[in-house]
Amino acid sequence: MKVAIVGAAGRMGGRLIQAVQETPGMELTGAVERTGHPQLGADAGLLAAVGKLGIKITDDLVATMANADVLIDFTFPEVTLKNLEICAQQGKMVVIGSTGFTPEQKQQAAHFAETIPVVLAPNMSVGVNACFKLLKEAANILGDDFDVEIVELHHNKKKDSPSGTAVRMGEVVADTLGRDYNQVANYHREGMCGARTHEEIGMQTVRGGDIVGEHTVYFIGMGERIEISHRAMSRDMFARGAVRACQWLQDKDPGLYDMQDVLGLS
Ligand SMILES: NC(=O)C1=CN([C@@H]2O[C@H](COP(=O)(O)OP(=O)(O)OC[C@H]3O[C@@H](n4cnc5c(N)ncnc54)[C@H](OP(=O)(O)O)[C@@H]3O)[C@@H](O)[C@H]2O)C=CC1
Ligand SMILES: O=C(O)C1=N[C@H](C(=O)O)C[C@H](O)C1
Repeated sequence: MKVAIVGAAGRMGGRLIQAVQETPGMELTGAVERTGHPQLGADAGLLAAVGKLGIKITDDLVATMANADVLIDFTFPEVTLKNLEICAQQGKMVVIGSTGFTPEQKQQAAHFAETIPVVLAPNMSVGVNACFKLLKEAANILGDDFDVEIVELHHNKKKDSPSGTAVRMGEVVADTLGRDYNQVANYHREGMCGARTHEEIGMQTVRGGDIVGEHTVYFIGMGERIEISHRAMSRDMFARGAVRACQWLQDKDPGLYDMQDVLGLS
């Protein structure tokens, strides 16, 4: 399977190049960055510290996809949507890790996925996807008697807040409890803002240093508290998850899929 990676010089880019190289049956055929990026022309393998691969970083996605079966995109929603359009025109599969999509942008992604198979997931790790299932179970058992608060921690370069994973965790709990996440999410408490409402789901964001990604959902009752936590210790399992999603997509019909589908958890 021929794989191209966009955002190749980014934090996830190097991990993705390595994961593709390590996977039997997968071949890196293209590595793309933005126009003007200082690493254009550099060898993708050297950039990812896996040894020279003879694949130069380019800003030409159209030409790159002519020699690829699937694109892995860990960039930003605006960039991803433009890339999706190119892949839809060429009939290529796409695995998207970018986060921070607005509801309108998600709709646009779904539109492009009408003609090509696409996996779009805020977190590609097996552990976080298992947490989504555990959260559903916990919310089902605990019902409305426990207050729900979510705290996420990430590195100081992360651009979107809260993380896509934290938002998905909030959506899973809200859906299970029959609430509308967009109505009950509370991102901000300051001053005399009053006591928390029973329905709200508090979302707190911490940014600093090199934290890869940590998420905790608190179910807080009277006299007891349950915490469901996930800590990422490296970015490698996100990359391995993305490669697994590429393999899974191979025989799929056009449509917008999630990592829960890839892992058989949906
Ligand atoms: N789903 C998952 O499992 C995970 C998702 N993520 C998400 O992936 C995304 C990327 O994260 P991360 O790797 O840390 O971010 P980085 O900023 O390190 O990487 C993004 C890369 O994309 C490049 N880029 C920007 N614009 C373009 C363009 N038009 N064409 C091609 N490349 C472009 C950036 O270049 P430049 O820096 O010069 O702008 C940068 O090299 C984020 O949305 C993050 O939340 C991250 C980890 C796991
Ligand atoms: O930007 C990151 O680094 C990460 N982003 C994803 C998110 O927003 O959920 C996943 C992971 O936590 C790392």
